[in-house]
This record gives sequence, C-alpha cells and structure tokens, in this order.
Amino acid sequence: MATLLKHSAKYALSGRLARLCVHSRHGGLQCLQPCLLPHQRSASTGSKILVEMDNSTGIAVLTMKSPPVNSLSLDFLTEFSISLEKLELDRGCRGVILTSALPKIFSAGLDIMEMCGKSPEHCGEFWKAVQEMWLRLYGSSMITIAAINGSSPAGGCLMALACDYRIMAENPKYSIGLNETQLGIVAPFWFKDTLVNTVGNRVAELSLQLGLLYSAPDALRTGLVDLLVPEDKVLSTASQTMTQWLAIPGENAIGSNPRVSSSKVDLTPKVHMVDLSHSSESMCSLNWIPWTCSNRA
Ligand SMILES: CCCCC/C=C\C/C=C\C/C=C/C(=O)SCCNC(=O)CCNC(=O)[C@H](O)C(C)(C)COP(=O)(O)OP(=O)(O)OC[C@H]1O[C@@H](n2cnc3c(N)ncnc32)[C@H](O)[C@@H]1OP(=O)(O)O
Repeated sequence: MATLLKHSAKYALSGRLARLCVHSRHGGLQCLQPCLLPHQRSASTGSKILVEMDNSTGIAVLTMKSPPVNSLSLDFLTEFSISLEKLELDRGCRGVILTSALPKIFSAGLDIMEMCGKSPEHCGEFWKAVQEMWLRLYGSSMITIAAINGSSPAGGCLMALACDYRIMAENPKYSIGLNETQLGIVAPFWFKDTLVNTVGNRVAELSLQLGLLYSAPDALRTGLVDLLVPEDKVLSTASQTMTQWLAIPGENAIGSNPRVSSSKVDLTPKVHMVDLSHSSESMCSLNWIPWTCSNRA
C-alpha cells in the first residue's frame, strides 16, 4: 500500500517536475547539478536545497539554503520534494538529516507572500505542495533527523515534527512551535496530529490554543525536541545518532529489500490528495487519520 502511495506521489511530482522544467522562471530542475566529491560523496544543488550524499554510510544531508529565512514558497517546496523523492528512489540512501545553511534560522514556515494576493489556482498549487512536503517527509521509508540549528516557527516546526528525531541547538534565543494561532490562523488538523503524536494531547492542546513558541530548553522539556546540543555539535550529533538508528535491524533482517517493500507508515488507504485548486476549504482537505500510523519509530 505504501508503495502505491509512493507511486502516486511520484507521478504527481513528476508531472510538476515536468512543468517546472518548462515553466519555472528560477531554473527548477535545471539547476540541480550533480557533482562528485572525494570519499564516495556526491552532491547536488538547486537554488534552495543542497543535498550531500555519503555513499559509504548511506546518509544524506539535505541543507535548506534559501535566504533570508528558508520560507516555504512554492518553488522551495517543489525543490524540497524533488530532492527527497530522488533520495527515496536511491536504494543506497538510508537516512536523511535535514538542516539549514542560514545562521539562526531553521525555517520560518510557510512563505507569507504565497498566501496573499494570489489566484485560487496558485493557492491550490501552493497548498498541494505543502501537503506533498509533509507526506514525503512523514511517510518516508528513510530515517529522518532534523538538525535544528535555528528558530523554527509554524511550518518550519511542522517539518521538524515530520522527522523521526529532533536535535536542536541549545541556544535559548531559538524558538520552535506551531504558533499559527498567534497569527490569527488555525493550524490544519494534520499539523495538530503531527504535534499530538510527538508531545501528547495536553501539551499539544495548550500549544495550539495559545500559539506557543518554545525556547530550546522548553522545547526539550515538553518533548517537542529530543535532544539539545551546543550549536556547533548539532550536525555531528545528528550524524552519530543516525549511525545508531541505522544499526537497528531493518526489514532486510527478514530477507526483504528495506527500501522497496514498505514504508514506516502506511498512509495510502487514508490519505487523499485532492484537487484543491477550486476549493476555499483546501486547508482541511488532507484526510489524515492518526491511528493508521502503525510502525512509526
Ligand atoms: C494560499 C493557500 C494556503 C493558505 C494557508 C493559510 C493558512 C494555513 C494555516 C496554517 C499553516 C501555516 C503555517 C505557517 O508556516 S504560516 C507562517 C508563519 N511564520 C511565521 O510566523 C514566521 C515569521 N517570521 C519570524 O518569526 C521571523 O522572521 C524569524 C523567522 C524568527 C526570523 O527573525 P529575524 O529577526 O532573524 O528576521 P526578520 O524577522 O527580520 O525577517 C527577515 C526577512 O524575512 C522575511 N520573513 C520572515 N518570515 C517570513 C515568512 N514566513 N515568509 C516570507 N518572508 C518571511 C521578513 O519579512 C524579512 O524580510 P525583509 O524583506 O524585511 O528583510
């Protein structure tokens, strides 16, 4: 079933990819340039995402590099999903570390400029891209670790929550949380469910009702993040943690190909990617039912 989801997401993405190649003003796929580095490393970079793959460990580092704040624009989200899809299809890649190249910022969340003054068609496409980013990250068959080296409000927090494990810089100036309520908007229920799965009902309830942004120490206390480390150790700790996670026997332990047979989360029967382009109710259209998440780490 998860394979079905992957296929449908793949074709949806490929369609968008094709459009991007033809229409994007910013280059899109054309600027994803592979190059070989020493020691079995390879890298590909677009305008907003850098992917570095270490073929000897199976660990990829996906670095967001879209100044000033890594906001999640349509172009950013499209490049992000394409990068993740490529890693998903790479049998050699077993784990992805998500981090930021920008000082002090992991991601500022959805790009505010995408949300005002745009056509219904653009809004629909944008919102679909937000959903696709979440589906790809949360439903990934790879181990995903967020190396949170800066502030991460709203959609930035969602990205981190969609990973298997969260390591944050212990800088008290950095904050993280689903603060949508403070902005006068309601976090969609699949944002809420992702938060509930991480911190539990009561903390999620308070966080969402008050639109709380947690400092790094408070984020650790509430369980929003799993570990705080000094800022210059975030990435190296993420690599060490990934190595530990990858040492856990996977599905290959029973003789099947770990990257083909199943995903950690079987989302397929319960998730519907619908055409949002003509719907003012698009924000609540992802039919995510949390108790279908059976095998999530
Ligand atoms: C269209 C159909 C879909 C409609 C969907 C509607 C609702 C969905 C419901 C809920 C989901 C929403 C999820 C979201 O993610 S909403 C976005 C929420 N994000 C924020 O509130 C973050 C706001 N930003 C900050 O808090 C700070 O900027 C920061 C990230 C902590 C960084 O602070 P710092 O002091 O370092 O920088 P500045 O504040 O000076 O910002 C620098 C620069 O960046 C611009 N910017 C900041 N955030 C965003 C953003 N989210 N999108 C676009 N641009 C952003 C800011 O304006 C500054 O620009 P300038 O040109 O002035 O330099």
